Amino acid sequence: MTGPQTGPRIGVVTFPGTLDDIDAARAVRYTGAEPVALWHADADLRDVEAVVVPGGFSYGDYLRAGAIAAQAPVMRVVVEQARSPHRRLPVLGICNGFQILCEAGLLPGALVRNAELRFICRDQWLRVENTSSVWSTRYEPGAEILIPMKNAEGRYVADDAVMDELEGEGRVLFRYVTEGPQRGATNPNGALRDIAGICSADGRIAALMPHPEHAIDAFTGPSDDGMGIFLSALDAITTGDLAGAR
Ligand SMILES: NC(=O)CC[C@H](N)C(=O)O
Repeated sequence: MTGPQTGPRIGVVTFPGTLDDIDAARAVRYTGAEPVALWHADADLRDVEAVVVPGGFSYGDYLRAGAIAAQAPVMRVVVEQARSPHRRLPVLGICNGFQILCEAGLLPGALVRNAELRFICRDQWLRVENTSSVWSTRYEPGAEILIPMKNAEGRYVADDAVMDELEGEGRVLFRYVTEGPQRGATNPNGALRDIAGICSADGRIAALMPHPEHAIDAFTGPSDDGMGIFLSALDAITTGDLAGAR
């Protein structure tokens, strides 16, 4: 008899104040991969093949959301391995994770206070704009997906040069759907060009403000639309195509 079959190991980082690590780990497990718990003080990623930086209020959002977490020992290693041309670690940031990846310099721009200066919690429609990143190949181009969002600092901003680069290189992954009859079809927070998620030039490092890990089955979430993100990465890891189809 052979031993238990386990899929690729995918790290899920927990900082003091993280909330969504359990759900992110569950989403990873649903794909057939093995979630590996990484603690903020770890200086070793334990041979994981991708890392998810989940949502929450790391270090109480003191200073700015994500600013302190970006300096944590585990992030130093994540940044190093994400930038290494040999290691080419895929990384996904979700909400506070998006804030952390921007603060760490892995993705450009910043997340600032929502235009109405309120915490917003609701189900949100997104349009999938790029289906060739490591984290989005499972979607049809232009697909509209329903994902929960909950944040106070979700408004994506960047200077004009960065915006032009993101648009020119097709690095806008998800946009808020701003028209249509569905509830949640508006730009919730004033994000520039309705941007909800972006990726690196090679599509390996990605982040979004809404929470795909809360939309992995229609029983506990508004949809199972979030699974495509985790399944896309599993495909890329399994086939070794970590530059996506770009
Ligand atoms: N859900 C989250 O990850 C929240 C992120 C951050 N604490 C904010 O409010 O903007």
